[in-house]
Amino acid sequence: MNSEPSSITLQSPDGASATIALHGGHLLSWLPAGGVEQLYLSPRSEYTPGKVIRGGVPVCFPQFAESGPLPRHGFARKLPWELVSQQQGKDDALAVLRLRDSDATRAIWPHAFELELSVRVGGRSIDIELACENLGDTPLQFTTALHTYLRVADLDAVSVEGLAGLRYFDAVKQADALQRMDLLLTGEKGVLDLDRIYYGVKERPLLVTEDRRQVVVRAQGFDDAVIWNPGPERCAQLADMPPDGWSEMLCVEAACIGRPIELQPGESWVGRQSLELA
Ligand SMILES: O=P(O)(O)OC[C@H]1O[C@H](O)[C@H](O)[C@@H](O)[C@@H]1O
Repeated sequence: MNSEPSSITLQSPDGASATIALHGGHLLSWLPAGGVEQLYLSPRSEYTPGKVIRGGVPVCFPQFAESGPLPRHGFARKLPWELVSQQQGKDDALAVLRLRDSDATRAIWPHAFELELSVRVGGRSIDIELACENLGDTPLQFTTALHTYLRVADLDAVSVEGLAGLRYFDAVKQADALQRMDLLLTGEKGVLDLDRIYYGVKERPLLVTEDRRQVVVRAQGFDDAVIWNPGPERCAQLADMPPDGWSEMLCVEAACIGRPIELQPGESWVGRQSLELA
């Protein structure tokens, strides 16, 4: 099976729209009012239950990457979510999706929880909000990310401002480093392999610029940011990516990794990533 998953489309009166798959609570598409597609979605993506969609905005929960004993990036992106509500406002459209613990999640992560993903689209921006409530009677801990794949026309012309002065973990070199300047992807073509966790980004806006297009990425509630591009060699090993797919995307992820979130019984956490086409 490789068909489109069951999905909903949000349509704002001003023409902005977003599509969300119930499989994974996964944002697949974002079109700002009067603009073109801003998210990368691999044409070779699989939409099979239990598999992950390559592109859009995967929800990594309750574990980022391989930072713990759970499957890579946790389980939320592989499970069916439930649509709670969908409505159109005067100048936006909003949907809320929910994922609760089940026998399958409790088998590998023994916690009662409720995750809510709210997506609001309108004008030139989209807000993606993830909330987690601990419904159990013991504390729970998680790491998480909104793993946003931005679409770019040519990665070679892209820069990311806002990271200078921050410490990061370079997952390719397996070493800590300091980001001295803005991140320029120019000239990296052919040798690129970028996988970095920037700590303590918090609410600093990140400006992703490609020629005259600029996307401003803002986060609240997420301490860290991940910048990922597999580059040509790693991309060639990804069965769900075309060989040159890496040159059309850049992941700019809002994440909580360095300091896992701990929730006492009844407590909640909320994190938001907002994207705005400047
Ligand atoms: O292939 P996936 O499981 O979707 O992971 C894709 C990527 O996600 C994050 O950005 C990690 O930092 C990378 O190390 C990982 O390769």
